Amino acid sequence: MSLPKNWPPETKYISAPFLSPTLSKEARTSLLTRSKESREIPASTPRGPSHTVHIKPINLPSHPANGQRGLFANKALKPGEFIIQYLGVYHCSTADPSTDPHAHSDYDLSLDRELKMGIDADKTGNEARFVNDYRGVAERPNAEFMEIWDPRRKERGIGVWVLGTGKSGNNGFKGIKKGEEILISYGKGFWGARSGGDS
Ligand SMILES: C[S@@+](CC[C@H](N)C(=O)[O-])C[C@H]1O[C@@H](n2cnc3c(N)ncnc32)[C@H](O)[C@@H]1O
Repeated sequence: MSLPKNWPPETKYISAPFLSPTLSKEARTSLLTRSKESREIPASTPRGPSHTVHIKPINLPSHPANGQRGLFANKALKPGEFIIQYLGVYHCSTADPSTDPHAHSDYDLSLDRELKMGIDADKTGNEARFVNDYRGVAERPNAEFMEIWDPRRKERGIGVWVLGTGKSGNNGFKGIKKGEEILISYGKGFWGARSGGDS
């Protein structure tokens, strides 16, 4: 399969979720059951490298992720539009974090807290793993993670969506411009866990 431009050679690129043997029976069953809050992604969404976004190295000293990569829009994107599915290893966390390979990942998103099920794109994923947090880059995020329903696989997942109008003080938000960086809010929990505090 072809790889997206600027994809890091040490990371495995996938075009469909990878289901880990650590998924419990309950988690596997739950994956096949659409949740009420989910948004369905278009069945025509192409598999493989995205036409909507591209990965770009960040060479900007003022950017807090300078020297890393980020995700940028290939075209203007409307408020509420689907951008890309977040692919990675679908896994369940183990009770003991010292034996959990996903416990310290910076690319692990929670899919179901009750079932301790997450999607970790640390070593295996797609372009969505390069979405940076808005803090220190812009005044507010322009995108968000939302649960998705994939009608082709009949499976739950997480997608990156353009923020809707009027969300998070984004009144008058007109969407993401071509070339603009896709930025979400990782949440206070992400940064709190990394600073040793809770903010
Ligand atoms: C999911 S990755 C995002 C992609 C990452 N920039 C890369 O090239 O692999 C999360 C990591 O990106 C960096 N990062 C993202 N947004 C940031 C921000 N606003 N300020 C500082 N670091 C950020 C942090 O190192 C964080 O642990």
